[in-house]
Amino acid sequence: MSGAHLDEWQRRSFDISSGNCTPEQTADAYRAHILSIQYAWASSQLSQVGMASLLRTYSERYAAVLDSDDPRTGLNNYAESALHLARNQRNHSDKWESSLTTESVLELPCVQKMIQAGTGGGGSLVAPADVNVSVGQESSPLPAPFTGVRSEAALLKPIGPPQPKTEVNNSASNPANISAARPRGSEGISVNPNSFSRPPARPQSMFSYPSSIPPQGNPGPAGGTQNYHSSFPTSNPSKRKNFNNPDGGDVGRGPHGGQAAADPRAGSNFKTAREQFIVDQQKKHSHQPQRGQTPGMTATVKKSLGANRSRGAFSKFVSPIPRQEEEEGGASCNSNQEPQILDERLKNFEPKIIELIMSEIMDHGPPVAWDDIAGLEFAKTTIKEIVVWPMLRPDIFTGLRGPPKGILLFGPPGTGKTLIGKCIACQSGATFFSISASSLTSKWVGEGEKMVRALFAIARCHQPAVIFIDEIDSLLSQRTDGEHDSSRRIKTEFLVQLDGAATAAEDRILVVGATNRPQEIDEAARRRLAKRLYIPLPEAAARQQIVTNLMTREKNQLREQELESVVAATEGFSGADMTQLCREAALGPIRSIQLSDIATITADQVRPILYCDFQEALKTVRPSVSSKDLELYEEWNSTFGCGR
Ligand SMILES: Nc1ncnc2c1ncn2[C@@H]1O[C@H](COP(=O)(O)OP(=O)(O)OP(=O)(O)O)[C@@H](O)[C@H]1O
Ligand SMILES: [Mg+2]
Repeated sequence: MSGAHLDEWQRRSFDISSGNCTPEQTADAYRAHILSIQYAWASSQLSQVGMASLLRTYSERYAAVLDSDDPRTGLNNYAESALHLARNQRNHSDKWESSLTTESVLELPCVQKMIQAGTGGGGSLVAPADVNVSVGQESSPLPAPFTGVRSEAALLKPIGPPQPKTEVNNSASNPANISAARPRGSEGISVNPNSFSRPPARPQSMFSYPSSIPPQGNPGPAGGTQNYHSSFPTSNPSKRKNFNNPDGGDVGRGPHGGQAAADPRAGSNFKTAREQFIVDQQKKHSHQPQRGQTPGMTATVKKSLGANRSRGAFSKFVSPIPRQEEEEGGASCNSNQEPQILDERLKNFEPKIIELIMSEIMDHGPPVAWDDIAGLEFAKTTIKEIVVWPMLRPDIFTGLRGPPKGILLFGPPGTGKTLIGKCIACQSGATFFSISASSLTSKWVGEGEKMVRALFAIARCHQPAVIFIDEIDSLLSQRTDGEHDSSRRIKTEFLVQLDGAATAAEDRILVVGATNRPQEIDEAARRRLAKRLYIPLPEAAARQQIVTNLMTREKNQLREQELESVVAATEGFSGADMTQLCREAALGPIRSIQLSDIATITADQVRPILYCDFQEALKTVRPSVSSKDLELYEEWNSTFGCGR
């Protein structure tokens, strides 16, 4: 090696062997050694063998310093140590010092006023001094009732001549010690690093004690002398600004930083890679269970499915499937949130099943009012009596007046049974489950019964609830010998649940079934659907109302007599047939337009709907219910129906 290199080498070797080096200096020296070896080899001052041997030796020693867990001899985390140095760098805000001194504070008019009030006002503000607070070499008795702003003033107010005593009476036995006199939240401008993570909710004016007066005495955990701040209005707001710096700045740091000095990172948001890694891992694990946490629903995070939504016809549809960005973006906030606990009663059900049922809660679609249903006055009144009023006044509808737990709407197709279901959903104010038979049946053996059980359990959690099962005959048809075992079990489970709902008086669950094949319903189910309402074909007045309702939305020139003629000509038509007739008639004006004009004609130029369009439509639209079928419904109604 060259002479200069050798000198350096010797100096470093001497430093290392002297034992006075810090681990950082030792590591630096070994690293410099390694570089010297490489340099000497590169400039052919060292043989290959010599270089290899030396490199091995010093690399091992260097690694030993880096990897050692012993803080006296090793670094363990070199980056940590290096950053520690960086963090200790003072910035320009460190240079700031408050112009306030004990003397200048005492000269402030507001402080003077308080002193006068305290000493001359018959002791209204100043209680017998029973606490001595040392500030530097000064010792001040702390008036007991001084809290908040006043306590801060008292901290600084020398009453009586300064004594040489440097003692903080901070014992727990003294009820009027500093921690008791000061609200906890106001203490520690530098103690709690979290207090720097966000700016204080209320701007506080604080000042640091001049460095010329070092804090002394017992730095007790509940305050003591290490924290110097005041709510005094200071004369220099720009100086205060630095103090309120959420990043910590110089608050409480420096040579007299008390506890802050013990934790040099207090007030810094910087994290080492290792700390960041741990935080990332925690975040990752904290939101992983959202999907995987299946066993027991008690700790499962409630997703924003139907149950969370505000119900009502106008509420915005929320997809039951959590969106990608919600999962990703919301993860960090979710991880901080307390997971909502689902109902204890649902803990035995699989989340998948609960999710499926929740997604069937109906709270969207066009709103339907009772007036939109033409005719059917008896059915409407009965339903209002059973569904709406008991929901409004559960206290009156008790005992024998308690509403039935099951309704069956039966009648020819297209008479408005499903429409009534939708109307109940909109008007009842209850949680409305619109369940199709297909969603309750599953190809997996045993799943169907679970679904039925879960449906009723969820409804019980969301009372008052209406479970509407359209085409209920497909679910509760007569049990026959030849039928599949699983469908039989579903039926049985349904009957059991229906029975449970019927017998539990306090449960406010109503099952509404609709069918156009009432004769196929199992007799046990029929019994449980106690109120069986016939939804007949619309009468003349109802048919007229349907046509009028539909025509008001269209341009038409239908006179009163013409309308009556249409009504008279539609005897035996169902509500759905009437709607179909109006649709056909509405196409009449379009059909009268020349093909060549259809591309250019404006909406205003289309002629209104006329009686002749209805006449034409009547040629093609026929009633969908035969009189023979009608007889069957009438007969079933007279046997099992609850109508008059
Ligand atoms: N009473 C009524 N008042 C107004 N519109 C009606 C009425 N009945 C039927 N309609 C019209 O007929 C359409 C079909 O009615 P809905 O689906 O309620 O019949 P349904 O009784 O459920 O038939 P299905 O037994 O075949 O299921 C409705 O969308 C509505 O436009
Ligand atoms: Mg229907």
